[in-house]
Formats: sequence, structure tokens, C-alpha cells
Amino acid sequence: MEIISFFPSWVLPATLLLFLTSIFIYALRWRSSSIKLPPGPPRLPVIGNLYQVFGSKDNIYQNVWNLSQTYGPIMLLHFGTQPFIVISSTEMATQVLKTHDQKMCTRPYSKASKRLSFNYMDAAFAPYNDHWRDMRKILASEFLGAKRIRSYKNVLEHQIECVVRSLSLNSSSTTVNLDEMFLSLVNDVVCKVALGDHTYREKTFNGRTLMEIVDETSVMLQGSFSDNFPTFAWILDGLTGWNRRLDKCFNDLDGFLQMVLDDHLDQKDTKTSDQENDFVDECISRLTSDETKALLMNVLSGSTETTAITMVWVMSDIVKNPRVMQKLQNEIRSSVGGKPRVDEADINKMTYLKMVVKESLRLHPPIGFLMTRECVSHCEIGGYDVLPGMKILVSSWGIGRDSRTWKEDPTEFLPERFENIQVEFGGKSFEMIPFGGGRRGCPGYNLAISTVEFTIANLLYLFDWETPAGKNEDLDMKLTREFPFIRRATPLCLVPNKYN
Ligand code: HEM
Repeated sequence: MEIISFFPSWVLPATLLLFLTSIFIYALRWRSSSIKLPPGPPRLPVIGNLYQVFGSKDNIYQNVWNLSQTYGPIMLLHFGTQPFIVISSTEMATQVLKTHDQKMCTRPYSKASKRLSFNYMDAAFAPYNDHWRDMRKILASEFLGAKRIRSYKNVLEHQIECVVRSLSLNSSSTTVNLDEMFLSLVNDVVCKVALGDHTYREKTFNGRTLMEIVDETSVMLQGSFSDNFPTFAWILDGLTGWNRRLDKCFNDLDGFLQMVLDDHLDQKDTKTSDQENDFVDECISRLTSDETKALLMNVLSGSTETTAITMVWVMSDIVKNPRVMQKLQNEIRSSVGGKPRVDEADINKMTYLKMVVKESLRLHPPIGFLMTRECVSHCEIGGYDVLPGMKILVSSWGIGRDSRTWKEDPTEFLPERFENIQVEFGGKSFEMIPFGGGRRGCPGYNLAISTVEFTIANLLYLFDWETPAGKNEDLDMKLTREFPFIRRATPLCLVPNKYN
């Protein structure tokens, strides 16, 4: 008692505060020194590991895969100053997309994704929150729900009919560019189903067609160089003209979609009761205009290129492997009988077709790294710490070729491997993940697969396909060095011969 009264009254609380602060600092130091980050290759100042990923002649997916063979299925790379955790095995992908999904399911901020998603009003780039959940539900019920899928399939059937007619009119020696043909087919279908009218394909805003605007949007969504050098962002993006390009892209996207919304609002009062609401009508009735535009951006940029690129790779893989083409055509032609076209019920009988599409998606997923995720709270993966704010890149390209999972000739195109391996999409298994998984997995995978199967079955039913030189086995399968879509380095040009 006496001792306490000997000191001024502030001394005791101050000592206690000092003591607690020291313990806190010590605990923090101890904690940070005990943090075990994943291994990674040595990095250079400022650019980090960019030179190892973009510096060699191989494609970037192969470069990252090669690094993972040395540093392991979970590694740390720095793109500029930004740390990325790179995942390259089924086991580690299961940890990210299933075990720790809730801690890994937000998307990182970028200037482009914020602007082009109308301030994160969308379902693909929005952070993980209630708004994202609501938008995803609307997408699932109004674009991917049973009623809309029925009309999607009718439109697809009609468009395939148009493609078949135009192919049949060509002479048998005419070469067809399948990259263009598939993109145009998917764009027509998605435009009609999402916007209610396929003539939007021909309309322009500021001199740009919708597809040009969507293309540019996909490019800008990859972000700017400065995303990896945030300290210099304002100088780099200003000097390189990137800010101006983003402004133009946003103005075109916003302007075009506003035109679509205005058309729908104008027609609202003249619609008769037997005319069904299209996707835009449904969105307008329950969302703000920015939310509607953001969701339309997701549908247009998320479904068109991805589906068309998949069709190009499936067709390339089939043509490159005459044995597979023959076996597949036998299956299709015997399932359909003598009918003029393949219908949906026939597809259910075609087990080999399903294996072929899976095998192509395994070797050629159109998106080589899943859309970047960001860790929201500390977790441990493969014995390493992953810290909040770190970005996560999952290599679907590498995982599909991993010899630990795909033991039999992993780089060979061998659809029969699926006779013994059960693989399902939608986050049920992670041996191959072309559609990602977990909460942020692709909601459109069923629609995409059925579109690809139906289109390919019809084209193989009605035509035999060969390369202009007639040597199908020699088809070049090189990839572009582009990011994020994995495309063929050269367009797929083939000659269709009508099958009688
Ligand atoms: C072959 C075609 C397609 C492929 C390969 C594909 C692939 C992907 C991938 C890899 C992701 C990221 C998943 C993740 O982070 O785990 C994704 C997300 C997404 N996809 Fe697809 N996709 C395709 C078709 C479609 C279609 C037809 C739609 C229809 C609207 C669609 C809408 C979306 C949306 C909205 C997201 C964001 C999901 C979220 O963040 O919650 N995709 N897709």
C-alpha cells in the first residue's frame, strides 16, 4: 500500500501498458519469424519473377509448370512487387478450392475490374459478399435456369442449321476458318438469348460492334502493367495511355448496354401478354441499371470466347487424331440413325463424345489459370502459410497434365482414359479443373459443355473434315503466348466434305 502511494498515480498504468506492448511486439516478431512461406525461384529487384515467366520462348503456362517441377506444387512467385501463390497439383487445388475455399474466395482489386464491372456490381469480379451472392443467384435462375436454357437450345439448333446450310453450299474444296465460324455461332446464340435480339451483333456504338467492345473488355480486364507495380501506377498508366484506353472501353461498353436497356424500356409497354420476358427484361425488373449492365458484361465476356475456343480445341484434337475421329463418327452416326440432324436425346447416348470433350478440356482448357483469387484470412496449405492479401493463381493447364494424376501418357490425347477415371465438373473433383471449383467456380459449365457437345456432334455427323494439305496428323497444335485465353497460334482452317 505504502509503496504504491510512493509513486505518482500514472506510473502503474503506464508500466502495465509498456509491459503489454512489449509482449505484443515480441509475439508479433515471433509470429512473423515463424511464418513459413512456400518456396519459389530467386527473384530480381523490381520485376520479381516476371523474367522467368514471360522471358522464354515457351508459353507462360509451360514456363510456370516447369518452375513448379523444381519448386513444388505450391510456390511463391512475385510478379513485379506483388506476391502470388501458384498452385499446380490436384492435391493443392483441393486445399484451395475445397478445404479452404471460404478463405480464398474473394477476387483481388484492380482498376479495370472495378470500372468494367460497374463498381463491382457483377457476379465474377465482385468481392465475396452478399451482393455477389445475390447477383450469382439471379444469373443462375434467369440466365442458366431451365426456362432460359430451353430457349437457348432452340436458338442454338437454329444457328447450327444456318451453319450447316452455308457449309453445304460451299464446294468441297473450300477451306473454312473454324475459329471465326465458332465465335460467330456462339456470339449469335448468346446475343439472342442474353439481349433478346441477335441483330445487336450488327449494331455499333461509337463505331464499334458489340463483339469488338466485349473483346476489348476482356483484354482490359487482364489489368494493366501497373497492377504489379502499384507504387508507380499513376505514372505508368498515364504515360502508356492505358487510363485513356480504359475510359474509352468503359464508355463504349456502358453506351452499348444503355442502348440495349433503353430499347427494352421502350418496348415494355407494347409487349403483349404472350411475349415472354427475355433476360434483360427480367434483370431490369429487379436490378439497377448498373447491376444489369454488370451482369450482361459477365454473360457476354464469360461465355462467348471460352465456349468458342473450347470448340476449336475439340475439333483440332479430333482432326489431329484420325483414329478418334473415325471412332467418334461411328458412334454419332449409329446413334442418330438416318435422321437429318443430331438432336438432344441422341447426345445422351454418345458416351465416347463426352470422353472426347473431357479429354480436350484436360489438355486444352481455354483458361490456363483460374480467375485470380485473393486470400482473406491466414491459412496453411501443404505445410506453408498463405497470408491475407496474397493472390492465388491455380494452374488448370498444369493440373490437367500432371503425371501424378494422369499416369498414362499425360500429354497424349487419349479419350479412352475416361473409361477408368470418373471426373466431374462443378467442384466435385479436382483432377482437372477447366471450370475452377468451390464458391467461385464457373456457374455456366453445364451450358458450355452441352453447347460444345451438340455443335461438334452435328458437324461430325454431317461432314468429314480434313486439313487443306490432307494430312490431318500434321495439324499444328502450337499455342499463342497470350493471357488469359489459351488459343491456337494459327487459326484452325479445315475443309468439310459432305457425308452422304
Ligand atoms: C467452355 C466454357 C467456359 C469455361 C472454360 C469457363 C471457365 C471459367 C473459369 C475457369 C472460371 C473461374 C472459376 C474459379 O475461379 O474457380 C469461370 C468463372 C465464371 N464463369 Fe465461366 N467458363 C465457361 C463458360 C461460361 C458460361 C457459359 C457462363 C455463363 C454465364 C460463364 C460464367 C462465369 C461466371 C459468371 C464466372 C464467375 C463466377 C464467380 O466468380 O462467382 N462461364 N469460368
